[in-house]
Amino acid sequence: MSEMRLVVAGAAGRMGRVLIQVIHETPGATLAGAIEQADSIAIGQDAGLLAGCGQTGVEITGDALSAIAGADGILDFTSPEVSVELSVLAAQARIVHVIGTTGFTAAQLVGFEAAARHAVVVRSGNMSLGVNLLAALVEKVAGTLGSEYDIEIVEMHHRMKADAPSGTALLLGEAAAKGRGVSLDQHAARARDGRTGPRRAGDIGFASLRGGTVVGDHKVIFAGPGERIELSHAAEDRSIFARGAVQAALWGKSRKPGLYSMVDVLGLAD
Ligand SMILES: NC(=O)C1=CN([C@@H]2O[C@H](COP(=O)(O)OP(=O)(O)OC[C@H]3O[C@@H](n4cnc5c(N)ncnc54)[C@H](OP(=O)(O)O)[C@@H]3O)[C@@H](O)[C@H]2O)C=CC1
Ligand SMILES: O=C(O)C1=N[C@H](C(=O)O)C[C@H](O)C1
Repeated sequence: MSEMRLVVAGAAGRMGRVLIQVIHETPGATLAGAIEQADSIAIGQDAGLLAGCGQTGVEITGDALSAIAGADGILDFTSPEVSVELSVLAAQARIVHVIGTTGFTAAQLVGFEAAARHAVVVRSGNMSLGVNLLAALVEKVAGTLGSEYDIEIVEMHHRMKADAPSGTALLLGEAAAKGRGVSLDQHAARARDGRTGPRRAGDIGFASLRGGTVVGDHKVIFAGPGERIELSHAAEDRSIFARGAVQAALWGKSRKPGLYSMVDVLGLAD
């Protein structure tokens, strides 16, 4: 079977460079394009040299349309606005769009449903196997414990992270809400400050810490009467996300158009 031709968007970013390395190491995948914003100093550089895996002959470009031409899929870890634009191009080209970007508004998320009528879209706030397994455990524990166990989600990331709570924290919050049979939108406590009064019964709380070079730490706490259960995940290396994203693209190549998540890719659906 022919190799899957993949384009990396945000090629000079923290995730973009790791994605290029992982594509380089993955049988069945080949780097076909690398996109950055038009005024980036990375434009014109060889994507492989920038990522530290040797010359690839693929130059980083600001022209997304030409990069996508002839490709089978795009791996997109950029910003919400850029991912929305790329979803239109990917849908027009009928190529697999793997979206790792986080921090979307509800309206932006609805837009991906329209794109998924024409192309395979795989979106997840966390592409790692470990976090998606953790989410399954959180759903189970939340469904087992009664409402006397308060659910709090704590995350810590590097100082450059642009959004909070993290996409992973929200994914874990959705899993907890699903386990409890409630809507996260109606029960999320995303920030607390000042004279808040007692905790609202049934809330799922979020706390975000930022500092240093932390790749991504998440903890889900079930605080009950006289005991606490804590489930956690620590990302030590961004390659866990990049490997998941490349796996998602390869998986998506033979699927029908639709909106999928890593739960589908990893076969974790109930
Ligand atoms: N789902 C998951 O498993 C994971 C998700 N993420 C998410 O991925 C996203 C990116 O994270 P990270 O790599 O750390 O961030 P970076 O800021 O390091 O990378 C984003 C890159 O996208 C570039 N960019 C900006 N505009 C465009 C454009 N129009 N076309 C192409 N590229 C563009 C940026 O350039 P410039 O700097 O010049 O603006 C930057 O190089 C975040 O939303 C993060 O939360 C991260 C890790 C795992
Ligand atoms: O911005 C990051 O770095 C990360 N973003 C994702 C998130 O928002 O959860 C995934 C991972 O935790 C790293």
